[in-house]
Amino acid sequence: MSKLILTRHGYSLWNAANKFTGWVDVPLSERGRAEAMIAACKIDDEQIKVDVCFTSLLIRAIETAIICLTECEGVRNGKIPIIQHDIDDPDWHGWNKYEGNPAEELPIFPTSALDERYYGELQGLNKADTIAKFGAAQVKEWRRSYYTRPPGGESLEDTVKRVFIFYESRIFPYIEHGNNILIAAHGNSLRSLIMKLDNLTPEEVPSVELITGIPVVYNLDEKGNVLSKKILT
Ligand SMILES: O=C(O)[C@@H](CO)OP(=O)(O)O
Repeated sequence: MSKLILTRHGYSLWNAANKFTGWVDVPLSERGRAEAMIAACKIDDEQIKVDVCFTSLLIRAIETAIICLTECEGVRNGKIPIIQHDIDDPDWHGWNKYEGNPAEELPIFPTSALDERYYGELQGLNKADTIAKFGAAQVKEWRRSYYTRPPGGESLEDTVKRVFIFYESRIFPYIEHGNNILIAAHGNSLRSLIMKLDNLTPEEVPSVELITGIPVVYNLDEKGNVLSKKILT
């Protein structure tokens, strides 16, 4: 059995400013760092030992992963978290790649496949101002519909495609081997994964909302079937 922990990054500076963020590389706020520390304690309380971690390329997710894996020694099982930079580029033979002792290390794989949904022309706009300009129904459609793309951006359907491909090819092998996996990512890239794991339809997925810094733990069998799910509120 494998535990898959999905954690939306902690509260960012643009969550605080109520701005569409998408691919803008906004860091965590103080509150976000505190949320990530609390997430680490909650994972530790469940006595989960993480074997491998995946994050997006965006700093708010990477910060969250690092805090989760450094705050409590138990979560990282005494291992040293090490970022592996080459996951999106199999030809990358970095001279700066750290070569240590794999038995003592906990790999963290950052990948663009787990980045937030690209919000196109909405990125940087205040959400309340955007509702005032375009109306609540239009903005809800851009934010939560499965098929509709915000202007110049990705639909959730687009995000689901890249997330699923990555899940099948890079995450699933760890599930087959019974590893515990931490994924620190974003509201919409994680909604994509939850759609798959909870077997949700495009009509059901708009109601899924993830809270910053709250881990969702799935118990999976070696075929990836969901045995149980627990939200660590
Ligand atoms: O702005 C964003 O990138 C996302 C997540 O914060 O917003 P929304 O919840 O509207 O999809």
